[in-house]
Amino acid sequence: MRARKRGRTPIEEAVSMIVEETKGPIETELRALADSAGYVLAGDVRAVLDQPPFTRSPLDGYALRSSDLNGAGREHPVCLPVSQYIPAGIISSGRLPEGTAARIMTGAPLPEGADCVIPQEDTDLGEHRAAFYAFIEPGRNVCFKGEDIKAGESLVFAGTRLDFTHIGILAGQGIRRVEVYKKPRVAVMATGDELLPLDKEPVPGKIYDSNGVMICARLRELGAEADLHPIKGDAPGELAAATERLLQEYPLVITTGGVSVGDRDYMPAVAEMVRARILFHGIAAKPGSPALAAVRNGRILLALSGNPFACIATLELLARPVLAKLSGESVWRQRQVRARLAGSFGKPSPARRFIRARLTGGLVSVPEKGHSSGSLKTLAGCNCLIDIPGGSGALAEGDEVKVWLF
Ligand SMILES: Nc1nc2c(c(=O)[nH]1)N[C@H]1C(S)=C(S)[C@@H](COP(=O)(O)OP(=O)(O)OC[C@H]3O[C@@H](n4cnc5c(N)ncnc54)[C@H](O)[C@@H]3O)O[C@H]1N2
Ligand code: MOO
Repeated sequence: MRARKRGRTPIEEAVSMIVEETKGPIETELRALADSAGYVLAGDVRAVLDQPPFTRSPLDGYALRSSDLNGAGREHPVCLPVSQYIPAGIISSGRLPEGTAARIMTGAPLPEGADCVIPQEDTDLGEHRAAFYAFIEPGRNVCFKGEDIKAGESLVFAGTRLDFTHIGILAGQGIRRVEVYKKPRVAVMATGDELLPLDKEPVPGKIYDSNGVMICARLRELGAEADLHPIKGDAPGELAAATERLLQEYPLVITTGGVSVGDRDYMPAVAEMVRARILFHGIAAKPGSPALAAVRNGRILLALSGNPFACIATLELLARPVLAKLSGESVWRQRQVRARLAGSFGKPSPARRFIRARLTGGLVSVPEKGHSSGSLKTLAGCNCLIDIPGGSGALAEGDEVKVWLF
């Protein structure tokens, strides 16, 4: 158990503090494979079948013995009787008689005795007797049983977040259901007297709660079951009661707003009122520097700053690793890459700073303006944050930067 960190905590340290306090998932469920994208596999899955399950033709053509094609060419075709017709889905009736060919379709099982397939383009397409205009070596144009997957081999490991690739592989095995971890439930609560829910008409001096809705959308994209709770005003008793309730029900509670130094920023006091142990209050980066994390009975309270860009940036930086652990993802690493700046960024960064950007083909471009942490418009189309080290001057076109992908 780590002691509360005083002062501003570097992001990496903050992340490892919260992740260390986060409990992995226990509850699993059996889900239909077709409906399991985005869930994390709870146990290793091994192949139950060879794939392909039989040796088959990858072409429409004729299956035969290569030795029967000796000397075949455009000028000297070899002619053979066609002894079988094998469409896809049908096992040939018997061994291919010596000196004959089987008409075969793509995906059909090779008849026993055949060792290659000649594409129909190199034949006269004869029905009872066919002429072959090329020589084909043994093994050519044959997909061998088990060449892709061998029964018994490990296919997908526990802790993998399933996507369409895994689902395709497992469907090829006839696996109908998979054991996955239940999605982690996350409570989201926006705080602030100025906030309006979307179902209210505009009111002078008030703004709509974009943070709550945006964070829930992102959490769902990241595989969580996110519940948006009613907005709470800046009243410590009410905030504490709501936070207390949420911490009883959810492994992760994310609030936005009221976490800085203002008279009415009550979240630090609320964390204490609900007897949560504060891990850190303040991160050594902008935006979102007032962020606070606390833990109570293994449940995490993450109080993010109210400025919309600050809250979404810190959700990526701080909450994503927590979510990965809650989900049971065994290998999770923030996807960080290096890239060259496509334009410039004029502001110096005395402290570490994260800015919105778009990475395409190794080049990362930054909106010309609209970087304030209260502004969201230019976030549209961005797919990453640029991580600018503290003490940096302005950035110039071509500079190499570190990028954290969304
Ligand atoms: N004297 C100082 N003032 C401030 C400091 C400081 O160090 N000294 N830090 C600034 C920084 S940095 C930030 S970030 C903000 C963060 O303050 P809070 O996290 O307490 O957030 P609020 O004050 O509640 O809100 C900030 C801003 O965002 C708007 N907001 C809040 N919630 C939402 C929402 N759900 N949807 C949309 N917009 C929201 C709110 O109206 C404010 O405009 O503090 C600085 N001040
Ligand atoms: O965290 Mo504030 O958004 O740094 O300006």
